[in-house]
Amino acid sequence: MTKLRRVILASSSPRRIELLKQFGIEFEVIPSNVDESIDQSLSVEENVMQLAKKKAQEVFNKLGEDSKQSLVIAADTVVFVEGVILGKPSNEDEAFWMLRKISGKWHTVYTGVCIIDGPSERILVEYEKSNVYIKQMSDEEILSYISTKEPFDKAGAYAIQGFGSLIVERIEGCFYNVVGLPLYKLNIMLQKLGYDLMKGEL
Ligand SMILES: Cc1cn([C@H]2C[C@H](O)[C@@H](COP(=O)(O)OP(=O)(O)OP(=O)(O)O)O2)c(=O)[nH]c1=O
Repeated sequence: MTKLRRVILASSSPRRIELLKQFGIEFEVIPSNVDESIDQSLSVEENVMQLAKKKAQEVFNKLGEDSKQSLVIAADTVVFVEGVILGKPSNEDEAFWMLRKISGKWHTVYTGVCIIDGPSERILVEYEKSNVYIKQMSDEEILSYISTKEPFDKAGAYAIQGFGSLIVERIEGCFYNVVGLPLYKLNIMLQKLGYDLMKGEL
């Protein structure tokens, strides 16, 4: 197999960076700059896969000659509840509305993952989904969660890994998918391309 010269995580998300760091591989972080607006006319799966692909492609295209020996990983996470796709809230009112919407029920978190492998010129795009049950919250509880400032850069206005752990009652499926990078699925995709995080092969 051609040795990769560069492994790139096309993400500005500190969570994704931390999750990938655990495996001791060397990688660079180059955030993409794509328009992340959600297309409510497409399915959730299509939305997250399309956005992950756009992010990966934008960064891959910037690599020039290096791209032939590089691998780019990108992801996009949204929350889906009662037929509505929730991205990141842009202000406090929106965060309040989103938290009220997900309070006292199950919702589904979708993450699209795209890997572009320069040596084989293959592009893999898949998604993972997990179900999360948020406790019934009073308006006062919602406001006190918003005052932690945690909701703002998170899809659905919460972070399962932070103060949000205090409002998540149950989860079904991959925890890391909810945080923003489904590690099990990511390695399955890498294995299809001949790599393996378990063996440090990347
Ligand atoms: C639901 C949930 C989301 N999130 C985060 C993961 C993502 O960073 C964010 C969803 O936004 P994304 O658009 O997927 O990612 P991003 O804009 O933060 O970073 P980039 O596009 O550069 O990769 O929400 C959590 O950290 N915890 C959670 O429990």
